[in-house]
Amino acid sequence: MAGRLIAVVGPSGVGKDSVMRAMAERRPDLHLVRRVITRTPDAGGEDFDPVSEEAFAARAARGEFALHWRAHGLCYGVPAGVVDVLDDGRDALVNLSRTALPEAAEKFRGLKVLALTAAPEVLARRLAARGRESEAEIAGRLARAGYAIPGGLDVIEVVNNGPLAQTAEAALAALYPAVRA
Ligand SMILES: Nc1ncnc2c1ncn2[C@@H]1O[C@H](COP(=O)(O)OP(=O)(O)O)[C@@H](O)[C@H]1O
Ligand SMILES: O=P(O)(O)OC[C@H]1O[C@H](OP(=O)(O)OP(=O)(O)O)[C@H](O)[C@@H]1O
Repeated sequence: MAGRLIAVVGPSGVGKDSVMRAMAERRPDLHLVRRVITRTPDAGGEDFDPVSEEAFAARAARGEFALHWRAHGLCYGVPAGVVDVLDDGRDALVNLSRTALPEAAEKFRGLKVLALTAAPEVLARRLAARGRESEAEIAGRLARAGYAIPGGLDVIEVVNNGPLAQTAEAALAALYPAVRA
């Protein structure tokens, strides 16, 4: 059976990358998608493939991305190779913009959406502590926090206000319900 693409979405600072990593630590069969981003290579945070705007545009024109979008003044791409991972029967976790979900649902049958939430003051505190963005960039990210997830999708909502391990385990329990004998 083909694997499922699991889109991890939610406001900036909610913990998408951290929760994805914690889930993959617990389930090493889960593939973590490494995104292509026009961000400076030493930015820290997630493991990504840093490229220039020109290189990104060339790769997009060659059809190298399954999905791509712009946000926060950056270009983000999901390498087309994720399709091979799914064809091999593995589930894949990918950090997506909420704006990319309609296209993702069209392209990936059975798309699962893992929507993370956290209280607004928690988001602000985490972004400041992460230290990857300037104050102005953080303000821009917080302004997008309330963007609604489009309707008609298969969404699992998990709160990430508490310990990371608890969130990762709740997400995995919802995605992989135990089979009763
Ligand atoms: N459950 C949690 N408890 C404490 N800190 C967290 C938790 N989840 C994420 N963080 C921290 O919050 C910051 C933002 O997390 P990150 O994974 O980069 O979020 P996102 O990818 O959604 O922007 C990081 O510094 C991360 O270490
Ligand atoms: O349309 P939105 O749902 O608001 O998402 C906008 C962008 O924010 C996230 O990027 P990134 O992981 O670079 O930023 P973050 O870590 O601050 O969330 C997400 O992957 C999108 O690329």
